[in-house]
Amino acid sequence: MSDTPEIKKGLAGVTVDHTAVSKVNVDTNSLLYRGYPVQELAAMRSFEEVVYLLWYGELPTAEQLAQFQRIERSHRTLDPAIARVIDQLVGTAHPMDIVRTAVSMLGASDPTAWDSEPHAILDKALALFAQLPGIVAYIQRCERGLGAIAPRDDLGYAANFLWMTFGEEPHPVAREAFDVSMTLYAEHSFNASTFTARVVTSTLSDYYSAVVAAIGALKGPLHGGANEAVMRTFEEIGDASRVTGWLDEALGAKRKIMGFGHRVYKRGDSRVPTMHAALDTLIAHYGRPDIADLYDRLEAEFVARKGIYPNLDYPSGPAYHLIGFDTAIFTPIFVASRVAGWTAHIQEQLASNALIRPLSAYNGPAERHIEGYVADERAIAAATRQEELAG
Ligand SMILES: CC(=O)SCCNC(=O)CCNC(=O)[C@H](O)C(C)(C)COP(=O)(O)OP(=O)(O)OC[C@H]1O[C@@H](n2cnc3c(N)ncnc32)[C@H](O)[C@@H]1OP(=O)(O)O
Ligand SMILES: O=C([O-])CC(=O)C(=O)O
Repeated sequence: MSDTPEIKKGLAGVTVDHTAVSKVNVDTNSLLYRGYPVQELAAMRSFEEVVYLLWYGELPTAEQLAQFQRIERSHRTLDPAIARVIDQLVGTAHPMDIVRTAVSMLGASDPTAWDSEPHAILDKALALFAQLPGIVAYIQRCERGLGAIAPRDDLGYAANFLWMTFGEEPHPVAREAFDVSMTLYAEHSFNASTFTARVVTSTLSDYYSAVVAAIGALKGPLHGGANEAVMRTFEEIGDASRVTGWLDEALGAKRKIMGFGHRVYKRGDSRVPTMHAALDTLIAHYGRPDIADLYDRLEAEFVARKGIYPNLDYPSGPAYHLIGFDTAIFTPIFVASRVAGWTAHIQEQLASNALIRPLSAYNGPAERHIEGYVADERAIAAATRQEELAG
């Protein structure tokens, strides 16, 4: 029998801890946030209420929500120092790198960044949550050569996000679809970016460092970066009539088709029907049946060929496109939502911390030595002392 430990590549199938934040149930194809089905939350509650639920464990009362919104709205204004950094980076850096830098800068300029008391984490999280729409909106506006738009404290989170981006009050169809997408993106158990945030937190590093690291993990096209990649695929294909030829070529070249597949769900992502319905309202509103045709054709052909189903990024990409965002802004929008889940997991990790440090099985060269090396007496004595201490 081999004494090599069993390797679980990519930690696939490994359960590393408990969580009370959300439950991904593959058998019933459901997703619960603190016990509530995400579809019900998307239909019945605003994104702010969902964030409150994730952070405090219960949906807010009217009074608690009013207080939460009051604080959120008081933090919405874009910090001029952050605006200057964005000005410098737009045009050369990807928007995800700019958001990551902005969050890092917020952390570096918070004199209490190290405070990890539960109330301090929540204060920082609420301020960051409130500032991210202004950061993302300003990046989008700079990309188009436009100036910043001041936030409106008479608008809810989703409406204000769109207001700061486009400078006009959103149509209810756009606002609703956007709000639903933010709820669906908010949390998904131990996905790669959330796990990254938990790893950083487990070292007792600070809140911002955990979020910055999580942004780095989210950026990759196998994770959050897929919503941008989906739109690039749609642009590349161009028209539903070209799907078959495009797929022949892409699969022939062993390319991954972005927006399809999932580490956990193997028979479809629990969030896709809700986001697909939201996309349909946008398609009807903006009169873009061509997008519906392309969406349906690519999905049908890819599922028929590979038996791999769409994930949440598949409907979200074209939805953000229809709302009017540039493709490179899609993953920063995901950041603005997922900061909710990251924060809940950072809190949970801190409340019951254990340093996250798995093992590896070495498969490099056997032990070898540098010619001429002679251990000095102090090193030998120190090694002997250590052995004695270890018994
Ligand atoms: C919000 C989110 O983060 S959702 C995920 C977003 N990511 C994407 O949409 C990127 C595209 N999808 C993928 O790359 C994968 O499905 C992942 C990374 C999401 C999950 O992958 P894993 O569980 O690790 O499965 P893995 O990548 O090993 O795929 C298993 C098999 O299915 C194939 N496969 C999986 N997804 C795809 C895809 N989208 N296109 C083509 N083939 C795929 C793989 O090539 C592999 O085939 P093989 O066994 O012949 O080598
Ligand atoms: O759970 C995952 O691995 C990826 C995902 O869908 C998410 O983070 O929303």
